[in-house]
Amino acid sequence: MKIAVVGTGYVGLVTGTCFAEVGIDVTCIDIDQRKIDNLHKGILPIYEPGLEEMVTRNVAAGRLHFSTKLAEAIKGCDVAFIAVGTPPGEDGSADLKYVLGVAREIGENMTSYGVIVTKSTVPVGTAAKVRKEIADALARRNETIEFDVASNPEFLKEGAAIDDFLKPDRIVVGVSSERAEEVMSRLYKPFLLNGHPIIFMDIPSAEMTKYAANSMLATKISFMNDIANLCEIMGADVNMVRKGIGSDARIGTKFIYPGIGYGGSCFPKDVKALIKTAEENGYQMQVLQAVESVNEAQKEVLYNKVRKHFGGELSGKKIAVWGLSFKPKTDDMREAPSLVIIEKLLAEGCTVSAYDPVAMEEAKHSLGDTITYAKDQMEALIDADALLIVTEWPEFRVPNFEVMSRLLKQKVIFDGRNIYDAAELQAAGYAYHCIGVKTAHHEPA
Ligand SMILES: NC(=O)C1=CN([C@@H]2O[C@H](COP(=O)(O)OP(=O)(O)OC[C@H]3O[C@@H](n4cnc5c(N)ncnc54)[C@H](O)[C@@H]3O)[C@@H](O)[C@H]2O)C=CC1
Ligand SMILES: O=C(O)[C@H]1O[C@H](OP(=O)(O)OP(=O)(O)OC[C@H]2O[C@@H](n3ccc(=O)[nH]c3=O)[C@H](O)[C@@H]2O)[C@H](O)[C@@H](O)[C@@H]1O
Repeated sequence: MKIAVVGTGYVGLVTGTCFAEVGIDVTCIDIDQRKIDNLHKGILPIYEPGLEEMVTRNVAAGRLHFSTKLAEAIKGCDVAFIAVGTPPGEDGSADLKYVLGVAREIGENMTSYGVIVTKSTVPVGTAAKVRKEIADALARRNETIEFDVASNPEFLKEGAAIDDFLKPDRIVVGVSSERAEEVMSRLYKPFLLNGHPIIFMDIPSAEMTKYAANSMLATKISFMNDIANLCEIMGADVNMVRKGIGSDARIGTKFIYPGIGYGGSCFPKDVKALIKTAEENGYQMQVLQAVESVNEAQKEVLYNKVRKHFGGELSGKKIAVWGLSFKPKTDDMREAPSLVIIEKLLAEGCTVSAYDPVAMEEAKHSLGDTITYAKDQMEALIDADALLIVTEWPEFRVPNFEVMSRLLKQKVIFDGRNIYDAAELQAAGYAYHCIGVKTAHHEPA
């Protein structure tokens, strides 16, 4: 089989590389010439554990190609994935201009039957718009080439993208013809052989499945943050409550970790987009509206703790920040809670010294020279009045608190991801604050 993947970002590059890994001939296409030039030099546009080796291996095997020329690459393809961005528009709805632009370009250049698949997260009804773009382009060419469209939403998580793609809980494929189902079954056969189920359904249901999945996950997070905030008021320990409810198989242990709110390029945009889709069709997604407002407020919880601890007077304080990316094992800074927290600290006259194992360069696009970028996590602590844990990178989990106490000006830690043991830190003489556990706020000396 020969496929094209249009859009070489987190999803497109992982999708193309993983299909090449299972023996498919893949061309990944992007309009960003710099990205493609770098890929030809083995330089990846994103950080994703294990991806660089997999790209190198499959380019060397002659199965994985990169190009900016969609017109050429699409010729003779059995399947073309559209994996370009669907950023939120002004009103929160998904902006489909990139998706529909690619559909049009495919229609203008395809030469034989193929299945055009939306891999991007798109609102219900988008495949019909893709179909129209292609049909109109073929009509303009006076061509009668047959084609099908399909919806194959992606569920990979950044930082675990390869594993999630190659060992999915399920593969969801929306089709509207047996021919398309046959092609997609053939494409995903290697995954089926490894016992990963494909669920075929109608196209609108596949499009909706993606939004419902992300919205359910975001709901779990905001619910747990709501519970954490109440635990703090009531003197309960949310870390114990998490274990207490997660042990119920109906709830499960995943995605019920309280923190400083969810970020990333998708939960925020997809929750907004689903709310908007509903509104446009006369329905109010009341639960999701609450999920969104809880999440916005949660990004201020850690900052409020810092402010309270220092008696409302932050001007001149030096704050160390460990973690900038929106989650560990990625360099992605899109909607990272660190950006909200740092902005508020700077506005109060603090100075910030930050360290992130991977996202420092990416963070500079948003933060510029407004903060100091430490060369390692310990350097960030020098003379700091407090340390904030914002992203729970593995490197931060078992530091040497003794060494840290000699670098910090004050032994104060605000743990935004509840990765430390309160008793251990308090025994070591630290003022320790985390999410969802009532802690004493020392009156400032
Ligand atoms: N990032 C993630 O973890 C996941 C993202 N998704 C969805 O996948 C889609 C893509 O997301 P990302 O990969 O994160 O986006 P991205 O922004 O990382 O990559 C999009 C790529 O498409 C390219 N592009 C834009 N217009 C193009 C065109 N006309 N022709 C060729 N290339 C073009 C851009 O240059 C960019 O490299 C979105 O709809 C997103 O919601 C779905 C699951 C996971
Ligand atoms: O559509 C997408 O882009 C993807 O969005 C998420 O994946 P991702 O955003 O990469 O990362 P997650 O691991 O889901 O974390 C999202 C946010 O939730 C936060 N989170 C996660 C889990 C948790 O228990 N608590 C919590 O606050 C993380 O810190 C992060 O800010 C989904 O998990 C993927 O299934 C989906 O494909």
